[in-house]
Amino acid sequence: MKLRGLYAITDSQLLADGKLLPYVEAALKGGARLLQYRDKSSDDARRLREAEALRELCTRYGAQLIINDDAELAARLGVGLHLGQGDGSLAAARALLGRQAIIGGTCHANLDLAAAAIKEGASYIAFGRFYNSQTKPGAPAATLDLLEQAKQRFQAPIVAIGGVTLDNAPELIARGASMVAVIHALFGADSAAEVERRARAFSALFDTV
Ligand SMILES: Cc1ncc(COP(=O)(O)OP(=O)(O)O)c(N)n1
Ligand SMILES: Cc1nc(C(=O)O)sc1CCOP(=O)(O)O
Ligand SMILES: [Mg+2]
Repeated sequence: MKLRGLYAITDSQLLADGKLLPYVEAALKGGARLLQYRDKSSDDARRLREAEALRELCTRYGAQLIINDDAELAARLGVGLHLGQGDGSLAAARALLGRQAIIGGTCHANLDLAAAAIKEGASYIAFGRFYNSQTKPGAPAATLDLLEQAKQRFQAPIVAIGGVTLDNAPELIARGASMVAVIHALFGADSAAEVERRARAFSALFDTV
């Protein structure tokens, strides 16, 4: 699968009160290619149930499910994984999940971390945060120049994350992002119809830029 387009990431607060499945389905209808299940709770039974439901939705829409932080859950479901710097070894995750799995690594604003992630078998490298993020305000800042340098240095797909909106996504794509990872500007919406509209608009940026 070509890693290009909208990368939607779930948020437990924004998608509470029964919104998880309808809002995710709307994002997938709108063209999201990757969906990350990001749930920081320790309710394993609910996490498994929700991840299974998301996997089934992703299959229906030809998208790929990525689990945040939890290699065991990804292995159990046979789906992809995203690991941050403190979340365990990418090489071990690659050995666990196999060659086909999509595995991403957080590289903050550091090209050396990206080189190491690729060496360990990452399918994509993620840089951020590029703008003010309501979801993760304390994340270290990355710049458009760094993005351009990463594009020149690496062939691996580049994911840009952190405060991404419909207004700033075009410059990220123009400077080298193959995917934009979005939480608030996608799921901070009043209705599933609005999520779908936003997802379509994000996806369309990849046709034109
Ligand atoms: C696509 C993508 N990029 C970066 C992150 C951040 O991962 P991490 O640094 O491990 O932080 P948490 O998301 O676990 O809080 C991500 N999840 N996805
Ligand atoms: C989960 C996460 N990681 C980041 C990083 O920079 O590594 S920024 C971020 C939050 C992204 O959410 P929003 O689109 O609402 O800003
Ligand atoms: Mg993490």
